[in-house]
Amino acid sequence: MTATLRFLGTGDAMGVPRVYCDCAVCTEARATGVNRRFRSAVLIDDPEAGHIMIDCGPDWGRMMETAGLRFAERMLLTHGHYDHIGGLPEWADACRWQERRGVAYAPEVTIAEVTARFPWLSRTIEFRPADGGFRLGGWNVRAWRVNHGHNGYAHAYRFDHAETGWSWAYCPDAIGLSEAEKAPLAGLDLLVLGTSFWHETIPYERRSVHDVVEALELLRELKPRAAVFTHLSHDIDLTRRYELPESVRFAETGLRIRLGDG
Ligand SMILES: O=c1ccn([C@@H]2O[C@H](COP(=O)(O)O)[C@@H](O)[C@H]2O)c(=O)[nH]1
Repeated sequence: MTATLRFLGTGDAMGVPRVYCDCAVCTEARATGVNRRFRSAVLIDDPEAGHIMIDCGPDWGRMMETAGLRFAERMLLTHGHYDHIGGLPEWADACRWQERRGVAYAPEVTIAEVTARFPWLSRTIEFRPADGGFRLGGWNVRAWRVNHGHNGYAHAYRFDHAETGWSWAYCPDAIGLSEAEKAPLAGLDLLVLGTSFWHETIPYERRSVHDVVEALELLRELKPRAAVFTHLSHDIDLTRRYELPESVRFAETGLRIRLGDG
């Protein structure tokens, strides 16, 4: 059986709709919901490793309800920013009420940030350093630091299947990657990349995530076999048809991708 990647949340740091905003995308998100987006998170459903979520933003509870999920045993964290970890206390409470222990993998620096911010989490969640790489079922997993522009740094994860050789990566929050940061993104079957806006016009020094224009340029360089753009702001309107290469698409809530096809 093949593992599946499910997009539980596909939004940027504010989600869609933005609470203060009456633009057409936010209005559509409120009315019909094509553009309604929780903060970005994915679920790996692997025949050997079980359910593993990547990132745990403040929409965690509603995301789980929407997806019809009752529990997540394991979590991978990309960085310690609110939109990626704000749901950890709720997950920890769910662990506590069920008398189960959650396991969260993260780079040591992220573990330190998270446990400083939420010191009680270690009672119910076991934090495991991801720095040296680790194994999840058949996947060899590595994490590395990526530039996050104005907001410092984040991490990306690469997964290589030991038997099939199939490889994919999750890099939701990055911009202006250096050559060394790009290197682990080479030769992928699938790249999931954060792109908040189509073309973000605020000064570069204030930006923290690739826009679609930059991401398409990066794809021309990295040449993954397929790519999915996530971490989408209210600038992206999924009721529209965008001109994207055939192998590239925007993520939508509930999208499932088989990790091993093709
Ligand atoms: O030190 C920080 C800086 C920012 N945050 C939160 O992270 C996101 C930033 O959004 P991006 O657009 O993905 O860069 C936002 O929710 C900030 O509140 C943080 O937690 N810590």
